[in-house]
Amino acid sequence: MNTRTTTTTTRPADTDAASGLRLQGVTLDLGDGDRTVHALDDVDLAVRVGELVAVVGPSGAGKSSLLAVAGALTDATSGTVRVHGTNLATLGRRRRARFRLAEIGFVFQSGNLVPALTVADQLRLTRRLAARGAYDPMPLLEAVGMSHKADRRPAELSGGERQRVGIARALVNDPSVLLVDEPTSALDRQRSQDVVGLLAERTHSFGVATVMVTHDHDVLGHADRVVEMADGRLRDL
Ligand SMILES: Nc1ncnc2c1ncn2[C@@H]1O[C@H](COP(=O)(O)OP(=O)(O)OP(=O)(O)O)[C@@H](O)[C@H]1O
Repeated sequence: MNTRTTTTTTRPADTDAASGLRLQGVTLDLGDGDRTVHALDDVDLAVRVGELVAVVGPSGAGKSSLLAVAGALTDATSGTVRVHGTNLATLGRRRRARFRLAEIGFVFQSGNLVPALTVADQLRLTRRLAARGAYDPMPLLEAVGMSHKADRRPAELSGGERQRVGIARALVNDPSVLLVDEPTSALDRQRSQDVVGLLAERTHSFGVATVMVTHDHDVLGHADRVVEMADGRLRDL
């Protein structure tokens, strides 16, 4: 389905080394002095356009740090992070904020919706904030099975429905990269499968490079690849 209202760039097909998300030799030190924590330790990760990579690992392993660095929320201490070929370290503060809005979609644990806004307005607001072409909210809501509740507010939705709206909202600006933090933490088993299945399907059909942090091993079958973080280091499973 093509729901775009304007054409911006054509996404390179799949294996182009410059497309998607690439972390090379990334370290992140947090705290200071004696209490410095190596939250990320020489992390390499390449996520292709149309690929869903799941990240598992124990509490404190560095999974949130990975999302923060990949999403241009936190500067890496060393190494490079490239989104669609752009080295995040070369962007100033304002350009970085614009870049984040245009190129990176975030999905948080509970959907993180604005309580006062209807479902459709959640998407419209995000779309309006980005100064570039984006998807129409209604076909996108249809794509996640939520168009029939477009005029509802978050309090009127189930946890799974909120997550589906959160996914649609994260996609509305046609991001290159989707960063997803524990999408199933508030969901039962069936809804978890539905939500992550949807995430995988949208990742493939919209050509997004998706990183999903999860503790939920039941949903790993939807991922194209699973990596594990331990003590700030990443390894393939
Ligand atoms: N602001 C901070 N200052 C110092 N250390 C921090 C800070 N934020 C996180 N850390 C530490 O960095 C390490 C990585 O934390 P991070 O939140 O990335 O782990 P996580 O794998 O996401 O954990 P969880 O699964 O519990 O959310 C941990 O040792 C944590 O205590």
